[in-house]
This record gives sequence, C-alpha cells and structure tokens, in this order.
Amino acid sequence: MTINGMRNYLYHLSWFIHVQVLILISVVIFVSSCYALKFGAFLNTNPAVMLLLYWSACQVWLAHAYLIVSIVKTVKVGLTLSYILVCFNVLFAFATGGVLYNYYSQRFFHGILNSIPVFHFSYVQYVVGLRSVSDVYFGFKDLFIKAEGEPTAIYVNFLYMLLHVSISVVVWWFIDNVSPTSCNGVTRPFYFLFTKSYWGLTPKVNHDALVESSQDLMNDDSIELDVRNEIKLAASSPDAALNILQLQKDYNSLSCCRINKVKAVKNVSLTANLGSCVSILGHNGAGKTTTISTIVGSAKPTNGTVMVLGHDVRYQINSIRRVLGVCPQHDILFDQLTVLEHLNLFMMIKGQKDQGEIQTLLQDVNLWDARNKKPDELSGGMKRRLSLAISLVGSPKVVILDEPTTGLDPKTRLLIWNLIQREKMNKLILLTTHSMEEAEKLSDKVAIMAFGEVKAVGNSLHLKSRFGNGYNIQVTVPSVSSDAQGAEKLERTKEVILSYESASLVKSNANNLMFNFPNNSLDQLASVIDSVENMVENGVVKEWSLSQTTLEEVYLKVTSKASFGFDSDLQKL
Ligand SMILES: Nc1ncnc2c1ncn2[C@@H]1O[C@H](COP(=O)(O)OP(=O)(O)OP(=O)(O)O)[C@@H](O)[C@H]1O
Repeated sequence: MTINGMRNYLYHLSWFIHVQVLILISVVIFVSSCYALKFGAFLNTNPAVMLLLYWSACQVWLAHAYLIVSIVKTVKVGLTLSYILVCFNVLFAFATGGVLYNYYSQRFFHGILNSIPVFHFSYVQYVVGLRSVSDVYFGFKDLFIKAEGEPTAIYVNFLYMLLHVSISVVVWWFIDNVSPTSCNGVTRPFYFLFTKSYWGLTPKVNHDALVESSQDLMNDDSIELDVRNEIKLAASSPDAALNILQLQKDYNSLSCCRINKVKAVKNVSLTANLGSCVSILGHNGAGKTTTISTIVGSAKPTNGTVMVLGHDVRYQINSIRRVLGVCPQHDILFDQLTVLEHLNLFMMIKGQKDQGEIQTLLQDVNLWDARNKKPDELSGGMKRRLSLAISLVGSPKVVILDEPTTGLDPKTRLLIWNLIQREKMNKLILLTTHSMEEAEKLSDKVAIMAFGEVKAVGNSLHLKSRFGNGYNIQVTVPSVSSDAQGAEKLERTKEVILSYESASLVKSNANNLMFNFPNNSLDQLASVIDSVENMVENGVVKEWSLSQTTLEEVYLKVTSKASFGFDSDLQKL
C-alpha cells in the first residue's frame, strides 16, 4: 500500500481509529452487561471507573498485540499469539488479583509488580471489587484518594498502564523501523536514530559529480558499447520519466556469524521516456527486484541516483508515489475486501473518485464479473490480474510491473499484453520478466542484467543484430522409401548450402537440417534462398523456413558471457 501511494501515518491512523471504535463498543457492551447482570464487583462502583479500567486494559493488550505482529512474520501467527496473550491477561487478572494484592504493599515486590504490564488491571479490578462487595461505593474521585493499607492511589496504576502502553509503542516503532518486513517498506539499521539519513541530513548526491565520475565508465572499453551509450544518455537526461545513473545497492547478509556485504546492483544506468515500455531481463538473483525496490522507495540506493519524472527517490519519494503504480512480484491483497473494494480503496488512496475508470479497468482485466468476490474466491491468475488493475488505478504516469504474467495461462497473458500495449501510449511501463516473448512483444527497450549489472541494452531487433548469430535456414527433405535415396537428398542439400562460405551446419536431425548464416553474410541470403527454391522445384527439398536469432539466444549468450568468472562476480566488499 505504501509503494502505491498510501501515507504511512494515515495507514496507522486509520487502523488506530478502527480499533478504538471496536474497543469502545466492546467495552460499553461488556460493562453494561455486567451492570445489567448485577455483578457484585460492579454494582457499588461508578460506571465511568469500570469503563476507564476496561478501556485502559484493552489499550495495554492492543499495544502488546501490535508488538507481537511486528515481530512475527505472518498475520495469522500474530493474531493467534495476540488472542493467546489477551486470554492469558484475563486469566492472570482473575487468578492473581487477590494473591498479589498483599504483596503490592511490600516495598520489595512493589517495584517488581509495577514493571509487570498485566498486573495493574488485575490489581485495580481486585481493589474495586473488594470495596464493592464490602458495600463501599467507589466513586470517580476515589481514584485519586490513597486508601488505608494500599501503597498508592489507584490513578497511579492507570498511569503505569499508560507507561506500559508507551513503552510497547516505542519498542514496536523501533522494530518496525529495523525489521525487514517493516510497514514503511525501508529496513533501517538498529542504530538508525544515530544516522544522518534518518533525520534527513544526508548530503544531497551531487549529480554533476556523478556525471563526471561516469566519464570513466563511458571510456571503459571492457563495457559493452550500448551500455556505455546508455550511461551517456542517463548522464545527459536527468528529466527523463525514469533516469537511473550509476545505481549501486549493497545488502548486509549474515552468514557463519559474520556480516557480508553483497553488491546486489552495481553501476546500473538506464533511462526511459513516457509512451514506452522497458523490460529488465535477468537470471534469478540478477538484481531486477532490487533495482525496482530502489525506484519504488522500498530500498535506499547505496550510491548513484534514481529519478522519476525529475524527482529523486531519496528525497521526494512521496511525490514519486503519487505518480507511480506498482504491481509487486507477489500479490498483496486484503482478505476482507472484494475485488471492487480493492480498486475503490486504491482509488481513494490516489485521491480520485472515478467509478467509470474502475469499471473500465476491471473489464480490461476481465474481472468485472468477479467484482464482488474476495481474494480467497479468486484463482492465482485472477489475483495477478487484480494486482495489475490496482497498479493502473488513478492513471499513474509510471507503472512498474514485477513479473506481471507469471503463472498466467496463454489466453490471459495475451489479454494482459494487449492491456499493457494500450496503457503504454501515455505512460512509462517498466517490467521485469523471465519471458523473452513478453519482453520482445511489449518493449521498446530491453535491459539484460546479470550479477547486478546491465550487460546489454537496446531494442530487441538491435540486440539480435548485435549479439545474435544471424539467420537460420531450416530445410526438410522429403521422406522416401529407400534410405539411400534419403541420404542422397540430405547430402545434396548440404553440398549446395555449404558451398556458401559463411554457411555452417548447426543441426542435423532425421530429415531436417539447420544452417546458420552470420549477420555479416546478409548479402548472400537472396542467393541462398534461390538455391533452396531450386532444390524444392527439383524435389530434393520438401520445405524450408528462415528465422532470425531469437531474443532467448541473445539472452543466453549475454548471460553466459557474464557468468564467466561467476565467483569473482559474487563479490563481497
Ligand atoms: N534483503 C536482502 N538482503 C540480502 N541480500 C539480498 C536481499 N535482497 C536481495 N538480496 C540479494 O541481492 C541479489 C539480487 O536479488 P534480487 O531479488 O534483486 O534478484 P532478482 O533478479 O529480482 O531475482 P528473481 O528473478 O529471483 O526475483 C541476490 O544475490 C540476493 O540474494
């Protein structure tokens, strides 16, 4: 939600209000029922005291529940532990109130009991009940009067409850900042309070200095020419819809009790304009998701700059999120909301209200008929389509799709491809994918990443001509009754085609032969085709086809070249 534009404080505020309303209703119903059922402990006590007591106890339990949810990884485990905690608190209160009451007056135990969050509810409950059953009315002002035999006035216990809530909130806030699953999407070091960046004091990255230092890379012959040109482009167009210049992202990873720094992304430069689609291809762990994480603000760049429509992700992430739509790699949906409610929610987050747009979007992703279904009633493909629709809500200028069609059937994939092709008219669409077909069909620019670096960049035709092996001619000779005749036709075909100097036989399989002609032999192709056609007329060849190198072949070539020296590439700083 944060990366799709939800402000963090609004998220927590909405939850806080929601939970407080639920608590208030539950406490009023519970306390009223106790009065209605004439429970002894309640009858001689001012209702406001009982309401305050149960409301305060709920705040302590709520703060603990928040704390638990921030520590554990899944909502289910968090909820289960929170319920167990509340049950434990209630049982503790009723089981120990009388026992601990006597110890509380003793100096030694007083401090210890004060530090136990669940004690105060149990103590106040017992004191109030004790007075009530002794026919002594407990009014609101009695909260502030220290009774004989009690160490302090009761309001002190309420203050302790407030203190425990505050401590839990501070611990929760700390964990939320340092945890990898933090709500604000950025994991900070445990000493984050002492870092300049936390207080917004990070010195601004000097774009001019970065451009100057890029000169070395631009002149580095070991880097692919197109990649160097891309660096040049990134250095000269900071106002492009997406401008990544010399991005570097290091992660700390713990292994064998020592911290290693892993360079997930190294010197990545990439630019893209509105009205285009850029694909990032790469093997598992190539750095695609990390690159995207820095663009959406869920990972901070270690070095380099990332600008979206002229805004720097380091300092203007909120402005960026207003123009950004994100479809994450894994669907993040709310169990309680229907398809339609999801889109309404994200429409509100984007500050828009156009119901017509929601209907069009749901029709575009073929989910209109399922608009009233909740996520657990949707198939994997339907969830993926819903995530895609969410990323397009509010017509964001820049849309980031992390493997949008993974797990979709061919028909649905085609539907999504058509949608992306329509949407890219006035937007920038950046997608990561493992499907070469997808990249080829949708992209105006393809960046191939390997081991954290961009190894090749350009449109697919350019990449094919630069890295491809040229053209393949596949020839099939007719099936004949005698083996000798078949072998003769195969030999004749080989002889004719291999008479061209640049031709090479790449595959021979039963009646099929495949020959390759490199890019620099394009001028011979017309003559080769004439020769093959002649063989068809003479019955030597049955049929033939011509194909260019595929993007997959280019990808394999670029990434296998990059994997040479694999060990050195998995650098530890
Ligand atoms: N939070 C993290 N802590 C430590 N290392 C990480 C973290 N996230 C990613 N990495 C490492 O950074 C590298 C790049 O990972 P990333 O997820 O960006 O790859 P990817 O190209 O998106 O892979 P995939 O196709 O599998 O999604 C990997 O070596 C990964 O182990």
